[in-house]
Amino acid sequence: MATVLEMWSNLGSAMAGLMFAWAMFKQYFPPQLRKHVEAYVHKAVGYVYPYIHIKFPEFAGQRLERCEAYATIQNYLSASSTARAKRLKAESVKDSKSLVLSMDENEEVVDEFEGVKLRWSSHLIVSQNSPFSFYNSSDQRRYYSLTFHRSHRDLITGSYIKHVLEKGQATATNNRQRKLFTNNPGSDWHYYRATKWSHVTFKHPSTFDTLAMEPSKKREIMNDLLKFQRGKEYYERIGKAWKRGYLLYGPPGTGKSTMIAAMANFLNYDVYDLELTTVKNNTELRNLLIETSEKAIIVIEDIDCSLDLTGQRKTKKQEKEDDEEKADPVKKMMKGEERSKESKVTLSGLLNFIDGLWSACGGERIIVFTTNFVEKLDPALIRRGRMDKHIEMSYCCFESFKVLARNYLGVESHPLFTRVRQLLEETKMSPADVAESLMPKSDEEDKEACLEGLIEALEKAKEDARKKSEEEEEAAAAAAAKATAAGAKVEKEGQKKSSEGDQENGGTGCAKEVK
Ligand SMILES: Nc1ncnc2c1ncn2[C@@H]1O[C@H](COP(=O)(O)OP(=O)(O)OP(=O)(O)O)[C@@H](O)[C@H]1O
Ligand SMILES: [Mg+2]
Repeated sequence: MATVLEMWSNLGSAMAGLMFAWAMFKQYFPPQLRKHVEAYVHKAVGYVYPYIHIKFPEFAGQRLERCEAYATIQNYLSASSTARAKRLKAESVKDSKSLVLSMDENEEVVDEFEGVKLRWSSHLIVSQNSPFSFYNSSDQRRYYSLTFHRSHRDLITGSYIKHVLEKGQATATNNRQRKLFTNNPGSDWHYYRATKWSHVTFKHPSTFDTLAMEPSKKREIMNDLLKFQRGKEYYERIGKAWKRGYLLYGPPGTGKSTMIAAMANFLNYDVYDLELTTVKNNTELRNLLIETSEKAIIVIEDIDCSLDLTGQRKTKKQEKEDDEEKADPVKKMMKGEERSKESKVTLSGLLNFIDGLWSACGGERIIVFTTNFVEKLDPALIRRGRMDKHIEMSYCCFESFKVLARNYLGVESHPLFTRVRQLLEETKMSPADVAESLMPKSDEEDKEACLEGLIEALEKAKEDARKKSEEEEEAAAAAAAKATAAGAKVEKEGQKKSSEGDQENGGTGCAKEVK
């Protein structure tokens, strides 16, 4: 015991001596000379000390932005730390459903790569803030340090670091809780800490498995998405920004929004739901784009309703309103205020958003437009290259029905399927309506009752469609008859007028002649 205490006290005095010598050196040596001495000391240590250290700080740059490498290394180390480090810290991920463990400050773990051993350690430096700081808090800086023998320099700085970053990114993707973002109105950005996007956790359960659609079409879309996701090198080689546009069009309730959720779940991407009507102008639109992350699906729903992208001409109503405003200054002021809130995003601004220079920053982005009226859209907006893939979401076919029956009733086949198939071929019903019929209305309602309910709904839809088309035919026939009658009347009046005119003209002619 006495010897241990003695050793401690000797070590303590040696440390104190060294610190004193260092303080003396700093105080009495002129800075120029000190620099030289320090450089020589480092060189001398380099000869006898064969290890190399690489530091990975948590924050760097003038604005102290969080370094991506630090977070990636943290993810990479979480696996080996869990097994080997003695002190760990836990962070919750995936909506608090699971925990990620990483090594605590001043801990160390040993890693091995191609037979080479290396050491990772985590550090924390705490420094007091400047006395002029508004907040009386201390400044904490974390960093990881990697230590290895200098004989492995090439292996570590080359393949090992690449391996760490790749593995770390893969772990991050798996642990990531995906988010659904929506844009805040431009005026809110001025508030303290206001951001352009606000988000909630993305939890939509839709997958390609539960999406009712023709299987071949579904497979084609999935393959297209996979090709895009794995296409980093391909896009680089052909010199194209790593992004892809999808246009989903079709009647209401055919699964356009459901498809977007399935895409996000399939690719593990965040979703940015862009409300174009609250974007003030093209600059704001570009700023929103810059703030989106990689691995994102940017969605503009009902693009035909979002903006007047078809042209700038005024309607008769607008012209009348303009005249009224000119006459009434109060009305003019109120209208002016209203208009200042309206979006001034133009078609060219939107085109720039999709494939201008700024759209290439980030990469790995999918842009999706949805519409019920594809024919209303400006062709420039949806040409291939901008909207690379056009997907029509159509009324429920038998294949789609089978998916819905499996989802909602857990039924793969049933004798009533034959009747459903026949009716689906004869009438149009959206998957949303089919799904609604397949949902049990009470606890007692069984699968058969649900299928019978669907058949009833399909028969009613067929009957309604037949009546509607009959009414339309009758209306068309009535309109045609009216038009014929009106034409005959006009012709008759025309003939009458021309005969009267002939008589009159004859008289005048005579009179002229008399003149
Ligand atoms: N193809 C589909 N597969 C599975 N469920 C679907 C499908 N289409 C519609 N549904 C069901 O109907 C509901 C409405 O569908 P969704 O919102 O995706 O339609 P939409 O095409 O986006 O309609 P809108 O044009 O009105 O926006 C969904 O919540 C989903 O339950
Ligand atoms: Mg929708």
